[in-house]
Amino acid sequence: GLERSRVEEMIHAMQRAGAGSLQVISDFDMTLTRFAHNGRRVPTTHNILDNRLLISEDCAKKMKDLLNTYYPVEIDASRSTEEKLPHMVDWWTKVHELLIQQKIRKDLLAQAVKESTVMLRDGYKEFFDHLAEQQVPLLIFSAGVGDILEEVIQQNRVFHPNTHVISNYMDFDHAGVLQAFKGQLIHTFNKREGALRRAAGLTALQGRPNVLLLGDSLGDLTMADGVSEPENVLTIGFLNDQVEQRKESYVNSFDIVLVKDETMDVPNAVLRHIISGRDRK
Ligand SMILES: Nc1ccn([C@@H]2O[C@H](COP(=O)(O)O)[C@@H](O)[C@H]2O)c(=O)n1
Repeated sequence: GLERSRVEEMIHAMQRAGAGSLQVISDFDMTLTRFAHNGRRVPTTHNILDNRLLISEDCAKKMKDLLNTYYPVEIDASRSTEEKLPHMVDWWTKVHELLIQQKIRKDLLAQAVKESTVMLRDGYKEFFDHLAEQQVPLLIFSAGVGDILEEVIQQNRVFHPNTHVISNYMDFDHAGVLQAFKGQLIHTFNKREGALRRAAGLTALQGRPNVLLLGDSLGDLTMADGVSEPENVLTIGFLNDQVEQRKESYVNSFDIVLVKDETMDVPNAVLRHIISGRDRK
């Protein structure tokens, strides 16, 4: 018959190896969450903090100005990752400093998530539940805010025991007031360091050489760099923004590119294939 494509071959090999050899590594903002809904942007974990319960009008304005300055740099197809790096460090550092000045209270985070318009992609429940049922570890690797991310998946009732999170976590003082961010900063383009430093040490992920990787940024491709002796790493990229400018680089870098797709349909179909053991040829 016809020769299988590389992607088909990989899915087939992953299916033969089964759920016990698989791990899923995913970005969070705009990968597990939607990019837009009804023509409006869905907030990232950082933007969920833009709520008067947590931060002042003035701080919100400063964060917006920073977003308007640095987000275009993050997604600029004409600049290299090396060029973008220092700008990302500046962006995250400035925003975290602003947030710390606001004396954000831990006990108000859940309310801010409830009041936000954040939405996981359509089909999220099947994605999270299926992985949990099959005991396939899910590593969520996010440059967003870990405390908010956890609250989002908690409120959607999909925070299962197979889920591991590497992200920027808030450090609260004894009174529950934000005083710092924990550990080394994670931004869009230093996930490789985090993967080597943190993901490589997670015992739940060990002995699983097949990886399904989901991301929305070229920086997300390094999230699997901590996997020792990987066999098959199938990468799916969500291309949400600046589509024409970035299409070529995404197609050259990810195995599967989903353009303005707000659903988990393709990852779910791939997982059904790999995990179910159907289609044994
Ligand atoms: N102050 C900020 C900083 C970053 N962002 C966006 O969040 C995304 C990072 O999170 P991932 O889960 O995708 O790793 C990143 O792409 C930034 O655009 C923000 O909204 N505000």
